[in-house]
Amino acid sequence: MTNELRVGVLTISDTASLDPASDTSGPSLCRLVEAESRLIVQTKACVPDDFKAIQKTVTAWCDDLDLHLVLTTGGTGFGIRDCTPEAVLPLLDRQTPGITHLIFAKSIQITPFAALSRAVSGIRGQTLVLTFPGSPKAVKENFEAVAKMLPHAIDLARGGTGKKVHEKMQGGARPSGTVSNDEYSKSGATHGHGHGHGHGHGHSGHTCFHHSDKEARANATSLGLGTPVSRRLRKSPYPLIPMDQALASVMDRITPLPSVEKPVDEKLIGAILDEDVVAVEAVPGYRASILDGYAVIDTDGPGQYPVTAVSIAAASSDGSSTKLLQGQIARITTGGALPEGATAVVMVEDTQLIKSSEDGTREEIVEILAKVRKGEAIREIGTDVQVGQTVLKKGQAISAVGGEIGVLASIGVRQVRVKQRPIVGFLSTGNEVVNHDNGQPLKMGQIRDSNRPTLIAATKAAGFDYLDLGIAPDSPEDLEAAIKNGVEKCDIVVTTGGVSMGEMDLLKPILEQKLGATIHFGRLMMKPGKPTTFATVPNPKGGQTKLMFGLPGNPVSATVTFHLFVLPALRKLAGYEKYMWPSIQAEVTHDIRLDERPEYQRAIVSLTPEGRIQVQSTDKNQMSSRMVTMLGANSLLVLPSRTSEHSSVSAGQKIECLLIGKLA
Ligand SMILES: Nc1nc2c(c(=O)[nH]1)N[C@H]1C(S)=C(S)[C@@H](COP(=O)(O)OP(=O)(O)OC[C@H]3O[C@@H](n4cnc5c(N)ncnc54)[C@H](O)[C@@H]3O)O[C@H]1N2
Ligand code: MOO
Ligand SMILES: [Mg+2]
Repeated sequence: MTNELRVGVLTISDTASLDPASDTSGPSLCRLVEAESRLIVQTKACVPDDFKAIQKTVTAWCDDLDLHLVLTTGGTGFGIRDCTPEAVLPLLDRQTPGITHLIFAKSIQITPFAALSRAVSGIRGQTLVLTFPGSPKAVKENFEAVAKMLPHAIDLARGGTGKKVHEKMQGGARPSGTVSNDEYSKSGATHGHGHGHGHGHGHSGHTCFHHSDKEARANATSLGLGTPVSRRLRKSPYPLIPMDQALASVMDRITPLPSVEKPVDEKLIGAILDEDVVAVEAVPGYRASILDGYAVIDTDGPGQYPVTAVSIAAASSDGSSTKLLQGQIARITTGGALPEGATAVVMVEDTQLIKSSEDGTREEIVEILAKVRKGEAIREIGTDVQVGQTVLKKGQAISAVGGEIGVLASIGVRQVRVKQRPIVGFLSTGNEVVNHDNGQPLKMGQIRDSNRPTLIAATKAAGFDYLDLGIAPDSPEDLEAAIKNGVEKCDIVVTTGGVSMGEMDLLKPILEQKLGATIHFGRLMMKPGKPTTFATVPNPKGGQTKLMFGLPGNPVSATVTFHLFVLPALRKLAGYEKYMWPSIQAEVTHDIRLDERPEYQRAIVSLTPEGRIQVQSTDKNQMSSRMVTMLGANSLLVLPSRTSEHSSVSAGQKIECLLIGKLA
């Protein structure tokens, strides 16, 4: 456990869920939480007074995010829609009536109306869950009643002994059982300085913040904005979360976009059908010859026959076909409509000319040399596609190979209902970043923007639409405006840069403090891409909340995390059923030293002449700035983190690879 205690704040209100600006209790609870030294708001949300919506959020926060504390506000009263206690109670493994009573006891001293709250509290898994009433005043009183004991309660809920706090309580000046707020805060500070460790190296238990950290958090509530650099947080408040949790956090928040009617043309490539397509036309629509030769009546057999008709593949001028009688044959070309009565076609190679017209333009008598069976060389109506046949199924992708567009075209389908394609916007950030094609020599400290061209190219190749949002300098106003613009116009906004710990890394505080976004994760236990950030951002124009990925600035980190998160997210949004990369096991050709973080090395998967699948890293030096490590890569080699038992993988071992490109 790190020192931070991660809190989720859930506003439960029909009104606030329709108009987030009307929510005052949620933001005020967030401020109260952030003012406490160890508590940080990791996530916040607003749901209506809806039993299922409440349960879904609380369950996800406890089980998936493994938050230390979930605080809800609203829905605890006697109102007809109030159902917070009913929704939360069945989720709790154990109730904590002492906490509930303490809150009541304190509130009732302030107002007898506190008796009208039906609040509950308890523990689900290792998460403490408290439900508060909906008014900002009640929220403040309730929270303050328990604030100082929360770290201790959470520690106990997580299996800690709470020994130090108990010792303090017994040795302290106050009677046991009632510990004042300042007693608790003092005990926190004492423990912190009593430890020999530095900051934040994962030792569990009690507070070990220096005073300046506490002030900085209370002041800035996050990284960066408005905080003097000397008082910035020196540790990231975002927990390092594992990849599987991060991927689930992204994918669980994506539902495919609605469907639209689109014309059948090459712009459909990559689209996902949202309807079954049933043929209303047969292919072929008439009995057609599959050879150039003569239409015959098969029972006539070999012999000399007059050529009484000609059927060249073309529309018949009057819509009718000629008629063939016994003892007659008709000249026909491949695709020509069979004369009525014809039962087979003999290819021209199996015939010889007996007599032609004087000018040579007409064949009059031809000898049939071969015997043919009934139906030979004829495509009957509907041989390829029959009327009523389901040719394409809902959920099927329109491939770039061409088959789907070809089939649709062949049966005369002009419009199909497909899932709307998402649009992704790309914004590079950083004062040092200049357009790659800027003809000027670089000034000291400048760097060419390689991220936008790379990500745009990969997006285009994957068949998605994009918007180039340009480069934003590291100024809060520019970044806020550029992200707002992206959120208004795109389904997903991807930024690169500005997500780590530098004083110019402003993205996270802007998202949280200016754009009302919820950051679902801000750091990942992986390499390259540790500070990768994922948030949902309200659309300033209303409507659908948008997804936003704050990818790291380092070009390889940006590219790898784009492939790991953004392309699968785009595919899911576009309606693909299989949206994750295919994974295969391949033999590594060389020894690899493992990193302390799970690592995604850029690699080339190939087939040996004997048919074995092998993989080789593109380069030994896989630093996240070295774009050259992406050269020729068709896969990401998924390496586990180093352990005391396993510090390397050896040549010949089979390792998982994600196939992000074509096999070499
Ligand atoms: N104190 C810490 N510092 C850093 C940490 C950390 O945990 N603690 N994490 C490191 C890791 S890991 C990464 S990855 C980077 C991520 O940095 P940011 O996302 O904040 O990105 P910037 O600081 O803006 O830029 C990093 C690097 O990339 C270059 N860059 C930025 N944009 C582009 C672009 N469009 N094209 C080409 N190159 C770009 C930029 O000039 C920097 O060199 O943070 C570490 N720091
Ligand atoms: O995680 Mo960072 O991407 O290693 O350089
Ligand atoms: Mg940075």
